[in-house]
Amino acid sequence: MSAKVNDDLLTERRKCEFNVEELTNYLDGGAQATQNRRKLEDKVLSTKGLFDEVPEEYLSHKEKYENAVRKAVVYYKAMKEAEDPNQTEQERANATYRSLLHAAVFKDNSPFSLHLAMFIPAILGQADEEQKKYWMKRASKMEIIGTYAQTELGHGTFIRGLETTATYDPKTEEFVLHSPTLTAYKWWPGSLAHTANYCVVMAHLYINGKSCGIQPFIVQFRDEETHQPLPGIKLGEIGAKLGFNTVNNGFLGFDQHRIPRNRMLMKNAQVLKDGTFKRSPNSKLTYGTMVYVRVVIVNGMANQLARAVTIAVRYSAVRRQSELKPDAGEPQILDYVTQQHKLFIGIASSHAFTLTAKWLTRMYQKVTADLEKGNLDELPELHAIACCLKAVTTTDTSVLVERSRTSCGGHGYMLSSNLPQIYGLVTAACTYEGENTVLMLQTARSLVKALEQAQSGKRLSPTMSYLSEKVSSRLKWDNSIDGIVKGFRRVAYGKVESAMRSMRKYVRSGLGPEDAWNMSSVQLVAASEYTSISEADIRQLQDTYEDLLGKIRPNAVGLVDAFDFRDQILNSTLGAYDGRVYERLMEEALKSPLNAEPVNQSFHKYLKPFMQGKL
Ligand SMILES: CCCCCCCCCCCCCCCCCCCCCCC/C=C/C(=O)SCCNC(=O)CCNC(=O)[C@H](O)C(C)(C)COP(=O)(O)OP(=O)(O)OC[C@H]1O[C@@H](n2cnc3c(N)ncnc32)[C@H](O)[C@@H]1OP(=O)(O)O
Ligand SMILES: Cc1cc2nc3c(=O)[nH]c(=O)nc-3n(C[C@H](O)[C@H](O)[C@H](O)COP(=O)(O)OP(=O)(O)OC[C@H]3O[C@@H](n4cnc5c(N)ncnc54)[C@H](O)[C@@H]3O)c2cc1C
Repeated sequence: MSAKVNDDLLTERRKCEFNVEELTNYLDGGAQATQNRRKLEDKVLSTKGLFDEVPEEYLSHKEKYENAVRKAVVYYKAMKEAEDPNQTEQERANATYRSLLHAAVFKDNSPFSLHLAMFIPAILGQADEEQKKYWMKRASKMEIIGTYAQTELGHGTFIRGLETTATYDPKTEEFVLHSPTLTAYKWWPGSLAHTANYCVVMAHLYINGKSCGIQPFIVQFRDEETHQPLPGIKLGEIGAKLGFNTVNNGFLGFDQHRIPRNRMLMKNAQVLKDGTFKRSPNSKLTYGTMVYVRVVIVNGMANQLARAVTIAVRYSAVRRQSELKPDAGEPQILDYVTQQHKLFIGIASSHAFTLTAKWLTRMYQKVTADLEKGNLDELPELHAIACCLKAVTTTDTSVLVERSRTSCGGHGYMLSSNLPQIYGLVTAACTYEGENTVLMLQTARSLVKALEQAQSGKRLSPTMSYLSEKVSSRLKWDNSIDGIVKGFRRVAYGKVESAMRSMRKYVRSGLGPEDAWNMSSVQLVAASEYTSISEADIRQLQDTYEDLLGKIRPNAVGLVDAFDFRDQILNSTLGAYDGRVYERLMEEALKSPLNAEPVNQSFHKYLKPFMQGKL
């Protein structure tokens, strides 16, 4: 018999003014997609061995990893078995697009995530047809487990500064991989420490002493039978982190490690047997895997933010605290307008990021198809947009997830709420796949070029076209959607123009272009990431905004219910559908090993002799 649902949540659900299932269907891409997703979740989550007997927060660092590998094997097999052979690839992608199934199993991400998120995409994007056929067969069947090894102890952002060398030896038709310094060690790649046995390594190619730039190589580093590191390979784990503690991030050093010529992934650039180097049509095609993951991250942020606001809104409907009016009893904290302000932006942002992710994914698919035909025209715009959206969505999601946590008081600080772990997952994305400031400056580089083109009368790409609109600076604001968008465009234009004016001022003062860029870089980041509106308009918009909060209030629980996350996926004492937060907090507390006995052994060993002055 299912547990009784909290009365306040029942009332909230009765108050809701719209059809929750309709919104769920819309988010999934239709009723059939919702059905497919639920069917997949039913199948996978009914698998034995997927869930922890003891909450993983009470395991040691080593036990957490070993337990995660155990679950990853069970989970991956369950996902494979759950695949419906009659479904099209697109239907399968839709079913998993919004599903956070892995979040039900891994609170701190999976030791297989790099295999799926980067190793396979790197093969698909960087291998030639023959290489793709061979390696995809092995990787898709999990006969091998891979990762993506680009970052080094000494370099993460500046790819052209990577120190790992790959020197071609025409006599043996091999590449010699070497880490010339400690800072050249690959450092950070997920699964690298003890899980994977292959990786795509980004290394500096040299032929006859000449630099041929950074190229991708597929490298085996552990024996497939014994899992022992191969000769010339130094391996290890980088240690405990804020999050991602079951991803097994590791380090790898090469000592004159030889690999056959056909292990350089040669879709874009090639090395012939005699050492002839055939250059890529665009050296940045080598960076393609990162562009792909930046696109995936935008959708990932939408899902993780939806999870956090679901937990916080449901808890805010159940939690009663303080006194809004004398003798009126303690109100639901969701009735405080400050609480609505903190949480409703998170609901809206999750929807905005979902729509943005769909748009960006379509752009990525179009540009990738064009690249296959040799048309590279829109690659720079895709790069600039992917940089901006990855940086903006990860920054905003980190802020909004942390705000969801602090909106839940002390119980939001409990690991059993799962809000700290969700924060650990999303805040990492501000750094990986390109640190956000660095990516915003990449976007700024494109914006400045576009404004210069606009000022010389050239046509701009659709996403940059606002830079050529001669919008009057005396634009009258109205708070219609169109008026607000026009206002944002006007201010965005002004930010880019101001940054450019600043750079020109520094150049006139005698600075070189690089120093002028650096001196203006705060403005350049601002031009890429946000726009602000002039004072007079804030008041008008503020009134509208507060009015809107009131309109959303009766639908808040319905809006988060529409995300349709199962309790296992929320994995939270505060966010369960039935709202039994206090019972769940106590149930989880009693699982602490410290509660196994009323007096802990430290009393007899330390406390008692200490308090009796004997220590
Ligand atoms: C998919 C299934 C997933 C299953 C697993 C589920 C996991 C659940 C976990 C939950 C987490 C939350 C949800 C997240 C969503 C899932 C994400 C998957 C999980 C991933 C785990 C983490 C893995 C992390 C991996 C890494 O971090 S890999 C390393 C990343 N490193 C970087 O990004 C380095 C950044 N630096 C750079 O890109 C470059 O150095 C630079 C661009 C900054 C500078 O490059 P460079 O110096 O060479 O170039 P210039 O600045 O001189 O510019 C020259 C011109 O080149 C153009 N350019 C630059 N880059 C590109 C490009 N990429 N494409 C095209 N053009 C490019 C510039 O624009 C310049 O052009 P111009 O001269 O015309 O101006
Ligand atoms: C959880 C996690 C998982 C990861 N997984 C992987 C993986 O699987 N594979 C992999 O290869 N890497 C991985 N990374 C590494 C990640 O890609 C790098 O950390 C990231 O690229 C930043 O590089 P860095 O850490 O060397 O910082 P640096 O490049 O040293 O940058 C440090 C700081 O310097 C400033 N800065 C640097 N350059 C500029 C600039 N041009 N302009 C302005 N400011 C600048 C920024 O403030 C930046 O934060 C992972 C990282 C994390 C946190």
